Amino acid sequence: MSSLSDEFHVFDTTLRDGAQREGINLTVADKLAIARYLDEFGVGFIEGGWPGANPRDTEFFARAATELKLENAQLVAFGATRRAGGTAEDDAQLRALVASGAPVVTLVAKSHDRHVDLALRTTLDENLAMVRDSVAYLRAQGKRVFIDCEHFFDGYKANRTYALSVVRAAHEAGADVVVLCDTNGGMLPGGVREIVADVLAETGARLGIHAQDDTGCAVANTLAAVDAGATHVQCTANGYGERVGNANLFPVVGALELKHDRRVLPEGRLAEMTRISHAISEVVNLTPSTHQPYVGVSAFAHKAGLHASAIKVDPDLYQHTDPALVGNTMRMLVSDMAGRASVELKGRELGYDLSTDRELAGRVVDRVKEKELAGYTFEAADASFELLLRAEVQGAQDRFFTLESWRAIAEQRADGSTANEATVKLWAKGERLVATGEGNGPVDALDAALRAAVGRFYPQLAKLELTDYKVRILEGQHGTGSKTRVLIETTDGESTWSTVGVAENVIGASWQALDDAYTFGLVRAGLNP
Ligand SMILES: CC(=O)SCCNC(=O)CCNC(=O)[C@H](O)C(C)(C)COP(=O)(O)OP(=O)(O)OC[C@H]1O[C@@H](n2cnc3c(N)ncnc32)[C@H](O)[C@@H]1OP(=O)(O)O
Ligand SMILES: CC(=O)C(=O)O
Repeated sequence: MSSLSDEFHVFDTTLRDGAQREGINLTVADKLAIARYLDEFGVGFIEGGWPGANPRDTEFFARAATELKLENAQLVAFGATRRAGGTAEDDAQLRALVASGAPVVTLVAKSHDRHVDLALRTTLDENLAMVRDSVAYLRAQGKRVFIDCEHFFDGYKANRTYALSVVRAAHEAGADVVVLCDTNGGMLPGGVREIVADVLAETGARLGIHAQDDTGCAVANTLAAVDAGATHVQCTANGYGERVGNANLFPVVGALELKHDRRVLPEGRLAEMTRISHAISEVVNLTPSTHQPYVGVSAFAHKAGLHASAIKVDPDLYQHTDPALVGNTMRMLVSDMAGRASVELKGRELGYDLSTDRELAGRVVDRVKEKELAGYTFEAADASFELLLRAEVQGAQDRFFTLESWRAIAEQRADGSTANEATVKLWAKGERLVATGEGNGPVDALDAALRAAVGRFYPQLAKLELTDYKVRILEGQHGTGSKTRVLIETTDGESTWSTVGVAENVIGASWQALDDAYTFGLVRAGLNP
């Protein structure tokens, strides 16, 4: 069972509020998988959904009872206070919360007088009774209860006395935590800090914070609430949630652990943060945000030459924390903003020592800048950069084959069918090689022809697979005469690398990127040209 103290709660609502994000549609199996990741990360509470609101959430709790073995977290069922005019005992959705088997229940309650009037269409007193009855009923059923006071901050500004009376009603009825919700996400940190401090002083209730991110301040608002005395933070993995999202779990936990020096995760789990964030992105089928604080692949990536020159002396000069603490890594990007230090550090990352040869590093920088001016990009094409670096280090390019010419034919027939054929003429190991290939498109045909031509010399090519292909038109104002940049991603089954080509036509650019992709693959396989 959990080794976490109850003094501070990290409460995750990815499976409830996170699932309210447009574009997320989780199966029960997805929800179980995410719950396992969150538990592994070490959150204290996992809100699984609203049992009774839809069959999927009901099934989730039923399956969780037998299939989820949580080590750190407690499962939480979400629902609303009883219906106006009814009783808690007869309320079907409160009974579904009990039946869910979850030991903890979060109830959403109205705390803004205008919402009671317009959305619930009942009296302010009846809303207080709904809160009291629902909490008391669930407590009598042995549940721990948290209350989410919806629209709390807006309600406090409109009618402070009433908003405070909802907090007191919940607290006195036995709610363990009263969570102040910025439901419309319009708050800023100063206001949150002030209001949380006042509510704490006035009611003495244990307070939590649930901040939507509509002003881009959800993480800051969450931390402001903690500064003011909240001891329960509601967050979602990667900030998923209704509209623009919720307070992102990872920067909130990162700040609490690393900036506030507060232990909110079990020992050793912070270093799993990057992996867990990416794993959850995979399950929800959304590309991880590369620029997410702490866990994004760019979170510790340095592009500017000035940064690199200082990082060479001490990485902490340009990073707010050690990336290893959150399971991330520092990366150097080489582009036309690089200087010698960037190239030296990138070289070190790739296993080349340039520290003793300033002139060599300078030549690499010049070459990168010249090629980037012509449209190449090396920060997204690590393998093309390494080949460029090797050419400068060795004084010659790696050449396993040399192009004499290529030709590609794309045929569109009247019946709608297509045919694509390519011919390459190459030199390898002193022989002139001519081969043709067919494919789904002209680049696929070119790839087939290249493999057909040199495959017998380099059987290692059979292992290589192209996994991604991106085209970007540069200098768009020239229409069909513009330059084209192609980025190709290739794998040998063990690692993946990217290469770039730039030309006035897409097939020429693709050829260059293919040439680099296969050359790099052969270098990686340990061959010498
Ligand atoms: C701020 C948040 O994000 S809270 C989470 C919100 N999540 C969701 O809404 C997702 C799940 N919701 C659902 O599946 C459905 O809305 C259900 C099953 C909960 C309810 O469905 P329905 O019974 O068809 O009602 P509907 O969605 O149209 O309206 C909500 C009802 O709940 C009432 N209600 C709203 N908040 C509360 C509350 N805190 N306590 C009690 N009743 C409430 C509304 O007044 C309305 O009542 P009405 O049916 O008498 O008009
Ligand atoms: C409860 C909740 O999700 C909100 O108030 O935003």
